[in-house]
Amino acid sequence: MAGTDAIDNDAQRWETLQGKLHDGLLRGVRDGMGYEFMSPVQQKVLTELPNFHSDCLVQAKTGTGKTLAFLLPALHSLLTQPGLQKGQVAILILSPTRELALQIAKECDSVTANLPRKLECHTAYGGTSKERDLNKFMSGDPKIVVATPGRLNDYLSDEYVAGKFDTIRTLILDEADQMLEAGFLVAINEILSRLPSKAKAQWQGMCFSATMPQKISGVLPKVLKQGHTHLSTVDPNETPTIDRVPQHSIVVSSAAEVYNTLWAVLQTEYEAQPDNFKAIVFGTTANGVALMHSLFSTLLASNNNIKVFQLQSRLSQNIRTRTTAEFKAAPAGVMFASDVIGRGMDFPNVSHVFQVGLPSNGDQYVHRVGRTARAGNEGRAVILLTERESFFLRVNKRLPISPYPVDISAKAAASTLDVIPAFYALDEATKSKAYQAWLGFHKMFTKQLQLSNEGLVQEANQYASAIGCPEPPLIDKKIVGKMGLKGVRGLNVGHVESAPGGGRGGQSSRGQGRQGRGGQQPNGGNKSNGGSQGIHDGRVEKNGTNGGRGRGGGGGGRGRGGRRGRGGQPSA
Ligand SMILES: Nc1ncnc2c1ncn2[C@@H]1O[C@H](COP(=O)(O)OP(=O)(O)OP(=O)(O)O)[C@@H](O)[C@H]1O
Repeated sequence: MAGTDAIDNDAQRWETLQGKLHDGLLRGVRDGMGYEFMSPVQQKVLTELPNFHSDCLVQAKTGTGKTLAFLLPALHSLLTQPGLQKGQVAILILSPTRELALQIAKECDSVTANLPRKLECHTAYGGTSKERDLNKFMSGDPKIVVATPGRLNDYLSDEYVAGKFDTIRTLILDEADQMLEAGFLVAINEILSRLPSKAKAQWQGMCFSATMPQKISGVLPKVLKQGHTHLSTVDPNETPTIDRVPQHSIVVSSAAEVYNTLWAVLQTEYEAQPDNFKAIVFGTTANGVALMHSLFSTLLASNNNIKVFQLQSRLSQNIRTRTTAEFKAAPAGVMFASDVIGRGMDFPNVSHVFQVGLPSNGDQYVHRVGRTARAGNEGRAVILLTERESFFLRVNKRLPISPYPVDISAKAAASTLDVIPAFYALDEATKSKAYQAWLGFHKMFTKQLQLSNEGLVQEANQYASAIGCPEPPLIDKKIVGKMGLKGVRGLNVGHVESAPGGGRGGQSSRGQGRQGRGGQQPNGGNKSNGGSQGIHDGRVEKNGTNGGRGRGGGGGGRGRGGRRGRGGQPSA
């Protein structure tokens, strides 16, 4: 790490742990991974933890090496206290997303690569064949399991499989604050009830995150024993964003101004740093991300230097995994993404993070910004909000966000000349799903946005018009009901059927007219199970083998895995 945040003047070399940390692991870090110094969080954990088997709650900024900080003590204990039977798991690591689970497992494989005997690390997450994964798990000898909660519960629901966790020694919650929040709580409680109890089995509990609310869920005592060690490299009075990331906001008058302004700011930032421009643009819903991806694939098509990517939960797991690997390796490019990569993901050399629309809360904002300026690198961040959404900035005054330093309004106005025709060229299905997702998502924030249901629909219809829909797209009346928008004027309500065979694509667009206006539904291609994908996309990786679809219902409710901001308030 080159930067100051990760390595400071007091940084210790890994050699100083000789005799304390298992030799094979030290070789793995130094020779295998090529790291010279410990990062502050690694140093703190490895030198201040009473012993490597102690329970701990650890907070450190994003991108400062927490993964190794939890892997090393747990692996050290495993290697120095042998005696586990074949097939028995020693270390269980829980991660909120599939991509992060895979990344942690890779880091584990790297650090154990220099050991004389291979340590098997198994990943268990949804979206892949459960049968194949279970066969692999049962026939191998995985000592480490990295899992998302839903798939792990699938495993543990079989008593025979659960028996493999009988002598577990360490349980790690990465992104612990999120794992102990409402969206994951049921799954985590279920897991804890299926593992040997902490009191009896005395396994070690470790909780890591960049953000830690004052009060974490009551489940914590089931994971960490009383008197556990609390380590932090974050000053309690500062925000846990990386200091060297300039963070700016742009507030536009309405949803109609968002995409042309985004295009203007992307160009502005690219022009300022055309070499190795590697950006992530976060959107609020999976379908909204798909729309941005389609739009900017067109707009950026003429620029061969900029490859365009997308990651969101409606893509198949194969595509998600492949895209993750490609974007990790890419020297430059623009990734449109939902919160499936909002936390923990380490894409090397991301130069910019853009956030379009509301993050679920201030902490999620921090984690998203943390995708840049990792491992000591530089980075920039911009959040783009509408006037109504700008309450986020007022509510989260502690965040070091200042207005964008350049007036880009003229450039944004000029950008409409590119954006409008590009939207007209996009297929109706993509726009229609994005519209529905927009509506479902913003419905959850009507109070903060100071909108009545009528006002919300009016804004949504302006959005539809801005993305090139000649009329508001048709929405299935069941979804309208789930969103709590039954009878609201201005919606184009109809009956949308699934394709034969249960697919999502086909539908019989028998529009039943605009609510209160009696207009005809204009376009085909709506999908039946739309909705807003829960609240934000990708927060909870339930067990699904379905790539995470359909969690949010119509978007009017909270979705099984979704959450509002803490205490039921978004972004508060
Ligand atoms: N001691 C080290 N020296 C150099 N690079 C390191 C060191 N430790 C970790 N790294 C690298 O720093 C990057 C960030 O590490 P990691 O992903 O563990 O961060 P994190 O703190 O878990 O981030 P987040 O809060 O986003 O989850 C990775 O690319 C990792 O390989």
